[in-house]
Amino acid sequence: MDQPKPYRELPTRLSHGCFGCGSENPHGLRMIFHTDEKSVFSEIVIPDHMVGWKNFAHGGILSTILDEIMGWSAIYLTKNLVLTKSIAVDFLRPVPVGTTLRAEGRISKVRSDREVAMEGFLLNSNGIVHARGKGVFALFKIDAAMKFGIADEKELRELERVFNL
Ligand SMILES: CCCCCCCCCC(=O)SCCNC(=O)CCNC(=O)[C@H](O)C(C)(C)COP(=O)(O)OP(=O)(O)OC[C@H]1O[C@@H](n2cnc3c(N)ncnc32)[C@H](O)[C@@H]1OP(=O)(O)O
Repeated sequence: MDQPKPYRELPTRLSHGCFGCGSENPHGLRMIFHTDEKSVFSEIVIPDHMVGWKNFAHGGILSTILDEIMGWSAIYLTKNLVLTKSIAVDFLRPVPVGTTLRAEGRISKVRSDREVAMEGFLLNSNGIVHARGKGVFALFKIDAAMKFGIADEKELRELERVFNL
């Protein structure tokens, strides 16, 4: 009999155009997320048209992936909506387009009920870290998210499925 997986997919396939995770953006990364409850991770192959120099992925794309994985990690692990306040990225090794990568995010420090520091990693299939990010994310409860216009009612209902897992 198959062993149960030690992780599960987050229901984040929301019907929107987010460049990182939107299922309806044909030009985006269409990231899908899994969690083991301590971190959130995503397997991703950067498409050829996101190339920078030679066959190496553009650094802006790597930054976007790290922002996205840290953002969804913050959402799921703190059960809040988020906006990115700042990110910093270390590009440690070039990342060839077309190869399978793993993005991973986790909490570094919950600073208050309105702010969390996150860290993110981009690893190759041998577990070597190619890029590393640190980010600070503003945390919003549902009513504050409505007030700031971060999500409308339909989106909030969809996001509640993420929180209520
Ligand atoms: C939804 C799915 C997303 C998943 C993917 C995630 C990865 C991708 C994420 C992104 O790309 S996000 C886009 C890039 N980031 C941004 O656009 C954020 C831009 N920055 C801001 O909007 C502001 O800097 C920010 C809201 C974070 C902080 O604003 P302020 O510096 O003006 O806050 P301030 O402390 O001065 O407070 C102003 C008011 O907001 C309130 N406020 C601020 N932060 C709050 C908070 N966290 N919760 C509730 N209220 C808050 C605060 O109480 C106060 O209320 P009052 O005017 O009534 O006094």
